[in-house]
Amino acid sequence: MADQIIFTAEDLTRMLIDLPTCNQTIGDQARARQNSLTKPQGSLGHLEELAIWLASWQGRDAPSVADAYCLVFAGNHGIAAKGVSAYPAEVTAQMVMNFEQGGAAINQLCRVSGAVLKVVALELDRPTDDLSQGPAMTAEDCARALQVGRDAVPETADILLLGEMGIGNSTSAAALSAACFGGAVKDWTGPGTGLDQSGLDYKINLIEQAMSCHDNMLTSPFEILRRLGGRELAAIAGAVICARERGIPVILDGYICTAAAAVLTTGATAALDHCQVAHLSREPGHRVLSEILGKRPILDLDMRLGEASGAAVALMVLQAAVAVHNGMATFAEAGVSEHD
Ligand SMILES: O=C(O)c1ccc[n+]([C@@H]2O[C@H](COP(=O)([O-])O)[C@@H](O)[C@H]2O)c1
Ligand SMILES: Cc1cc2nc[nH]c2cc1C
Repeated sequence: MADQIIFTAEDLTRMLIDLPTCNQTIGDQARARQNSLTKPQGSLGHLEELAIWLASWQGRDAPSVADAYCLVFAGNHGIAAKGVSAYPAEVTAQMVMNFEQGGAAINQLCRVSGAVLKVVALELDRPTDDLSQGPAMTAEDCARALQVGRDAVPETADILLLGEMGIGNSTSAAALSAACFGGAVKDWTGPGTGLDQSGLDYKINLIEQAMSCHDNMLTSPFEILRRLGGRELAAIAGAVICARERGIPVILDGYICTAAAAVLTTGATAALDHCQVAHLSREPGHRVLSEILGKRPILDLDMRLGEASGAAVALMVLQAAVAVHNGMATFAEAGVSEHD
């Protein structure tokens, strides 16, 4: 039922300790197949790991990414009114229109990678509250956004690409990362869409205010998302969990998308095992975040756009990984001698 709120803080915590795991037997078989293909062992590097990861999470000997679904969640942030972004808040809704009209980078990248694009705007005319002064969302708002994220996940897909659009949300991403993993706010904060040094100093100061304001109250994944996140970020978290339940592997886009998903690891360390990080964003906090999560980003292209753009480019690398895994001949089939 669409209007039934199923996410209390306790529900989310419980859901996270009950997540399905991958099929280890199929993973082992996929690794054995990689070692039997006509190439020096390990010579396809990270492509081999990606194919094995896909096989084990899809539970299929021959993994596929043919049915790729891309979800971009959009939300507006009260703190944007304080000037934490190089762009005005109205750009969020304007870019959603641009997505709908086919004029954005993600439209071209989904077209070329073959992913189906779905854009979900979450109450853009009702920005969240300013997280430096109090909780960004009420419990009901946060629960509804998590549910929107869950509802947006297709029943079936080979792979789910996740991304976001929200002016000011690199501020939330820094706050979420600091809340989850500690460390200095300045190490999690970057220029986002293009702040200069004084803008960056101001943004750091506001996030430090937020951390003092919410100190001692960031007691669960739900509370972290509710106090410091935003609707599109909670929706990403909801979609990540739903994809896990449906056996759909996930590609997380850049810093903001990874930070939203990372909140789930505070409830269960293995919560993102079915996810890959698409690319290493230029936003400086993303390197540390990826390292903490034990994720090797698929690409490193100095991108910092968001809107799932890196995820769509990474999908093309997964297509390459799948093609070699499924299509190559083994040493035995091709009559090629193995190493002594
Ligand atoms: O994905 C990233 O790593 C990334 C890094 C910097 C900026 N962005 C995008 O830019 C917006 C957030 O930046 P800002 O400066 O408005 O906080 C939001 O719409 C994101 O999609 C995205
Ligand atoms: C123009 C623009 C496009 C974006 N796409 C994702 N985040 C964005 C931020 C801006 C400012």
